[in-house]
Amino acid sequence: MTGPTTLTGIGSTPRTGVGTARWYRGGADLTLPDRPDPSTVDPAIERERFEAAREEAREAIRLARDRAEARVGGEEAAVFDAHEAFLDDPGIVDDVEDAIADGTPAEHAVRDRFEAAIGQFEGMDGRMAERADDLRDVRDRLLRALLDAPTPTDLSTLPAGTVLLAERLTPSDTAELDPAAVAGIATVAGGRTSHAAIIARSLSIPAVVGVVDALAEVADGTEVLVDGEAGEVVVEPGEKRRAAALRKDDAPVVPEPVSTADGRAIEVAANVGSGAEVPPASDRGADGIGLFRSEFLFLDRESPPDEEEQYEAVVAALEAFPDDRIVVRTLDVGGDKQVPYLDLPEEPNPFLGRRGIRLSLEEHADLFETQLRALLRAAAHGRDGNGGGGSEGDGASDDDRDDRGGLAVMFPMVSRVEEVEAALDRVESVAADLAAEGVDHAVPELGAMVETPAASYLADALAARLDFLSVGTNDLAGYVMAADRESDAVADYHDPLHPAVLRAIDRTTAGAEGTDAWVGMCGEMAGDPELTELSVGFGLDELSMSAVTIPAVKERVREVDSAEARELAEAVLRCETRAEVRDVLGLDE
Ligand SMILES: C=C(OP(=O)(O)O)C(=O)O
Repeated sequence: MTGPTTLTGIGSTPRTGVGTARWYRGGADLTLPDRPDPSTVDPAIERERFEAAREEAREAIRLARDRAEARVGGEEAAVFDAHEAFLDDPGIVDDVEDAIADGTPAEHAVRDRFEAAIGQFEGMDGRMAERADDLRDVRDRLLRALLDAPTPTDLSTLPAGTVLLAERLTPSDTAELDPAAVAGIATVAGGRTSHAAIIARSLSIPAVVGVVDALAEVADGTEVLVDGEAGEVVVEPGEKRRAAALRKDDAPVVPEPVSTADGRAIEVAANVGSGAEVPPASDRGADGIGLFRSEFLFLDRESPPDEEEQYEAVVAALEAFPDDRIVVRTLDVGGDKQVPYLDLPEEPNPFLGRRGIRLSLEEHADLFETQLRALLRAAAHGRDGNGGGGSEGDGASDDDRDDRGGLAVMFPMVSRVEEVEAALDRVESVAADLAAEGVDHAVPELGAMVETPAASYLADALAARLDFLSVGTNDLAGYVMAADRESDAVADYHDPLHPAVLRAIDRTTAGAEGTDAWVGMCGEMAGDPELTELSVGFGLDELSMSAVTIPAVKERVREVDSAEARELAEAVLRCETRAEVRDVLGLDE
């Protein structure tokens, strides 16, 4: 195959790597000798051979477990406990021993029994089907011991810059890999939730699985790019694609929360626009979800989702981030987001019309109530069932890092204090209804998006009533600069680095100062590592962005000194033109 050629699969570890292809064919040949006549087989000897093979496999599994635990942690390494359990599973051991008693050599008895179990798992759906890989792994260990076959290629010593190609990888194979040497993995078989894929993610090795399309034709030695975000394998990618892919992916994933060099904690969270984006966000080291755009549940369908569907989607996100905060934005439609079945009013200028909280409080109060019921029920799943603070809607929040888990709910397009008060009343009345019905619920942290100049001017009043504010720079830049974010003709105006927008951001954090409310930013500006120091300088507590930029932003947060960051923010706030801002920040025009 000569490139560039793009093969598609399932993105598994959402990182990108480039290197030299090397096929892994699964190690030693495990072809069995022909099955002998049963009368020539001594069951006592075969039983002993089987026992010895089990012990050898057990030792190897424990070794693999220890190695995996040292590299990827106990949770992922626990798959090897399951492997060891297969060695003692009476449903397998008894059947193998019965076959041996009937004159079957140990290796044939093992293969037959495992093939049957693998076939059963393969016949199931999704994750259960992926457990077949675990059985293959254990089977191969037993067969290697019985056939005295050499251990497979030592995957722990692959040369740096290897892109490993394989029909499939077992969890044991994957746990061997050295993430410093392996630039990527692409397999023909496998799913995102197979244990091999989970271990690859824990090792942060870029990976694409399920590349059924022509991967076999990629020759050893070819340059290959693995884009685990897009789910693509690019053969001979060329300089341009390679440079672009690596630029967005040269920071290591930092799974734990980060602080500035002088110790100021900054949460780095993810923006998600669909349930499918939640697991990759966690893989990129997100400290929770800072913007869960709930409108995705309402788009591309003919009627709104019911309470149960919304509840389940939010609980799934909470479960993916058990220790972190999930900020769900209530329905933000209108403007550029049209939903045909809602019959939104026709307006000459929808961006300045009935949008976000305006619709929720009036035309679609029914939808708002259903959404709040789902959210308050889901909040009972947050840590201690109270969303980590503000359980009585009293505006109080505890920004102690150890207490930041649970659900938070924010209202979009706020421009008046009265809207916040009305929304808080609705929350209170939904909580009272749920209590009267005896339904388990809790009041989450409550906040507002700051995306209108009005909200920025009123930040002190909003912060006094709420647990948090989150600056939406995409809309804020549009409204401050009177420039449609969708229009190329005014793209130059729609710039978060315009001094007017920056002053609106600063006014927001300054307004919240002295209250208990924390302030985050969830517009695109938050995800630009070149602007991280400035964001810290504005006093933001949380930055939420597309998952792909989380590692780079976390890396940058750790380098920033907050006093210097404040000086930078002050210098920027003295600027009068966008060119001056760029100059102070050392950015090209
Ligand atoms: C994050 C924002 O919201 P949206 O979903 O409209 O981009 C924003 O406006 O900055």
